[in-house]
Formats: sequence, structure tokens, C-alpha cells
Amino acid sequence: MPVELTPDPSPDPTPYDAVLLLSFGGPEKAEDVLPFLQNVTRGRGIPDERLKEVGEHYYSFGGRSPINDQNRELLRALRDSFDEIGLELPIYWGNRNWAPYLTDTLRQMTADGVRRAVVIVTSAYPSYSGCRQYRENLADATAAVEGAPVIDKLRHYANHPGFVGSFIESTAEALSELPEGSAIAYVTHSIPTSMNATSGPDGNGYVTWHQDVAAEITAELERRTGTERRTDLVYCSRSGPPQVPWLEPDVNDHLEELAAAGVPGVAVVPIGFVSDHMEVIYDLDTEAAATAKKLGLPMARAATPGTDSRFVAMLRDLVVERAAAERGEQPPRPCAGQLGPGWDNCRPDCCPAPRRPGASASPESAAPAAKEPA
Ligand SMILES: CC1=C(CCC(=O)O)c2cc3nc(cc4[nH]c(cc5[nH]c(cc1n2)c(C)c5CCC(=O)O)c(CCC(=O)O)c4C)C(CCC(=O)O)=C3C
Ligand SMILES: [Fe+2]
Repeated sequence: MPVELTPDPSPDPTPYDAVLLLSFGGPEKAEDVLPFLQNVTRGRGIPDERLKEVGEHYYSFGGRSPINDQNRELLRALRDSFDEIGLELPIYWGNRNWAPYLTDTLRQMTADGVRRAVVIVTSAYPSYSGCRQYRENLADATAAVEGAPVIDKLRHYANHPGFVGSFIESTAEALSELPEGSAIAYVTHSIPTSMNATSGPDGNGYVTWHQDVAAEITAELERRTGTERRTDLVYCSRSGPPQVPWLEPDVNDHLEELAAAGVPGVAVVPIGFVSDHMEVIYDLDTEAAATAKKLGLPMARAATPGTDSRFVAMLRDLVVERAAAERGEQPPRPCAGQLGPGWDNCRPDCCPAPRRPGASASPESAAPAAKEPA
């Protein structure tokens, strides 16, 4: 006789009545590119030369960034994943730099009667750009919309087994396409060294978290294969004025070094990114791939989480975890690596806005934070 299994009860979403997916946003056609770049860089002191260059990256893909479509797919995958376990929360989507704009989404949520929501940000690590800037956007949007819901942001998830696990599989796959003894180059978005210095509650959080995630992936692959290999953490997408130091080495310079060292191949693993958006398809798949080809260095790029089932289940579980924590329970907090699970609430002074180059060196001349267009 088959045993009737009682299904797990649906998880309790209390105190939340909605989820908000908050992302960067990107242009969808050539006419969008300039206004998008103006939204991103308002008050950020990015040289015109750099903006022209980045505009060309977008135009080379017809002016369309893949990021919005990737978020649409993530929304569908999250919906399915919530439905699977009976988690009855509506999921909304808003962006920092392009439609649907966060403020409009918040207006809709308010009109729909949402009182308290939990936000998933498509950025996994602590830093001003990846965390606090989103929290500032949320504060601004909440202030602009009367009766806006109270919003909690999920803990940073880079060291969650779901995120790390997704990269372990994609790195193994990339390595399987390469000669034996190939190196791993973990890649993330470069940021100003000053922004790294003040990231996370104790400083250097951005680099420290990346090192921890990289070490976890390396250790698991070594455990599986018994082979040690060269690994490095390197950076892409450097921007800003040349006199401002950003995290180095650049991935292209690193590839030169690997080739000179006689490494037989390299798996490029973009642990800083949750989906294959423009930084990945241009800076890695186009530019770094061309560098590797020129050097005769075999390169394979590992997939980002995107809608990988481990990643989607992780986001869902983090929503359930946070709801329990807000109810005063002590839910398990899955975590890989050495740093422990991320914090639910950032300290008020966490990841302060960087001082940006202005007309003079005084703090008063630092440009104001970027705002959405009115
Ligand atoms: C840490 C980090 C992430 C990862 C975390 C996360 O995912 O959030 C990230 C993601 C992204 N960055 C993106 C695009 C851009 N970032 C820029 C500029 C900058 N990024 C910075 C940092 C980060 N950025 C910084 C310190 C600047 C300098 C200006 C400033 O100090 O604020 C610029 C201006 C041009 C340029 O300078 O390159 C653009 C166009 C897109 C969309 C891609 C698409 O369209 O597919 C995404 C997902
Ligand atoms: Fe960026």
C-alpha cells in the first residue's frame, strides 16, 4: 500500500503581504541608451570618454541590455517556485535606472493595499553601489509615495549555499571544456578602492566576501577532483576618472599574466554578477574573450545564476526565513564560507556614499546622489 504523505504546510508569509524585486534596469532600444546612462551617472563624476565607450557597448547589442528580460524571467521563475510551496505573496518589480521605475512600482503596491514588503535586490555583496545605494533609492521612493509600505531588504546572499552552489556547478562545467591544469579567474565588478574600504560593517566587506565565496568554490572543486589549480580574484568594468584608484587587476591584464605564466587555459567565473547582463556579455564574453584569443589562451566563461533552480529556491527560502525572523522566531540561516550569514538590517552608517571628485577637494563639492527623473 502506498503511504499517503502529508504535504508540508504552506510557509507563513506573515508579516509580509508582497515581495519586491529591485534591480538596476537597462535600456531596451537605441534611443534609451543615452537617457539610461544619464540616469546611472548623474552626479557620479564619470568622464565623457568613458560614457561614450559604454554607450558603444550597448549600441553593439542594438541598444538593448539583456538585464530587463533576465529579470522578467526571474520573476516567472520566482512565481513558479512560490506556487510550488504555496507561498501566496504577489511579486512586484522595480528598477533604479529604467522602467519600471521603483517609485512607480511603489505607487502601484500602495494602491494595491500592500502594507509591508520584503525586497530582493539583484546584487549579492555589500558595497555602496550594491547595497546602500539601493537602500537610498528605497528611502527616497518611500518618502515620495504617501502611505508606501514598510520595506525590509534581504540579507546579502553571496555566501548562501544556493548562490555558491550554482557557481560550483557552472565552474565545474567551464573547467570541463578546458585543458587539464587550467586556472580559475573569479571576476567581479571593480569599484573605487575607497568604496571597498568602507564597505560592510567592518570595512573591506566587498573584497572579503568575494574572497570567501571564491575560496568555497575552489575548495569544493578541489575536494571533487583532487586537483589543485591557480585561482585569482580579478576585476572588470572599471570606470571613473583615471586618477581615482579602483580595485585591480583588470581581467584583461590578468589574462596576459596567465598566458605569460604558461597556464594552459582559464575558466572565467563572474561571481560578482547574478545574471548575464551587459558587463558579462560585453566586458567578459566580448572584450576578455578577444584578449584570450589574441593570447592563444583557451577561455571558458562560467554561467551566472540567472534562473538556476538553486538560486531561485534560495531567494524564495530567504523570503520565508526573513518572515520568520520578523515574527521573532529563530529560523535556520544557511551559509557557506567562513564569514557567517549576512545581517538582516544594515547599520545606519554601513557602506557610506563615496566622496566623488568635484570642482575642489572639499566634501561640500561632492556631487549629490543620483535621483530618478521626475
Ligand atoms: C558593484 C557594482 C555592480 C554589481 C552589483 C549589482 O549588480 O548591482 C554593478 C552592476 C551594474 N552596473 C550596470 C551598469 C553601469 N554601471 C555603471 C557605473 C558604475 N557601476 C559601479 C558598480 C557596480 N555596478 C560603479 C562604482 C560605477 C561608477 C559610477 C558610480 O560610482 O556609481 C555605469 C556607467 C558607465 C560606467 O561607468 O561604466 C553603467 C552603465 C548594470 C547594468 C548592466 C546592463 O545594462 O545590462 C549593472 C547590473
Ligand atoms: Fe555598474
